[in-house]
Amino acid sequence: MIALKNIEKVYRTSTIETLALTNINLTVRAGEFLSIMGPSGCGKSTLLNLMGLLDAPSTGQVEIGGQPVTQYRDVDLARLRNQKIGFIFQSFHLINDLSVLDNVEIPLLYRKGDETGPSRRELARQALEKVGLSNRMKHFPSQLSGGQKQRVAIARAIVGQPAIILADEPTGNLDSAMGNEIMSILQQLNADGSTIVMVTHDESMAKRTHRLVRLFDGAMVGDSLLMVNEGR
Ligand SMILES: Nc1ncnc2c1ncn2[C@@H]1O[C@H](COP(=O)(O)OP(=O)(O)OP(=O)(O)O)[C@@H](O)[C@H]1O
Repeated sequence: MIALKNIEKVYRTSTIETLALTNINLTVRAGEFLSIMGPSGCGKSTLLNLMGLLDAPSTGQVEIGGQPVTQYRDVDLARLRNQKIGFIFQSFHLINDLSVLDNVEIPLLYRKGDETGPSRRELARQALEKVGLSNRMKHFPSQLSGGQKQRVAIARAIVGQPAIILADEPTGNLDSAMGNEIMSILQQLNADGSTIVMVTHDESMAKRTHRLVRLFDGAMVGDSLLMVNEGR
């Protein structure tokens, strides 16, 4: 589904070079729920950004669905990203001036309309139902709790039915009860067929995924399959 081959990522400014990732070879298979852990600055977000086609490697190749994409033009990368990938961030990234329903519709605005399928509004409603927020559609983000905001962000990530969900510390800003709720939703999405890659600092969240990749100083230092503790 996503393959990273011989990846190296160097950030260069006029004065400093930072080797953020080195010698990364990692294949995420369809249907997997993979977590990435490691100390601050070890390259976790960089790795997720490369998988999400938000950034390009300095050397090596990124493949999505067997297709090498590193040489794609920006416009083609943007289309592929919109069709295949949903993003969830630690700080939600909702637009405060838009209602919950409007926020969830955003990824669909970049797609050509499918005249025969359900309307954008209907798809957004369905996504909000999946995360249990049907009763908050007219609210604005400032009127929601942190856990509810993250559920809106998840609805926005899944509204276009992407094959892959990338989540960067999705429970990082939440207390443990809300974090557990978000984790249960992600587990359910995975059980329904989504491939998920999640960066986390929390071992108890990582234990609820299928596979744990550990990074240290930009290198992969562990890759293990886990016995899943459903935690539901
Ligand atoms: N845009 C950038 N320009 C220069 N250096 C960067 C840039 N982004 C990240 N880095 C550096 O690359 C390394 C990896 O950063 P990254 O954000 O991927 O780490 P992380 O593991 O996600 O950290 P954290 O857990 O603190 O979020 C760090 O040393 C960081 O300082």
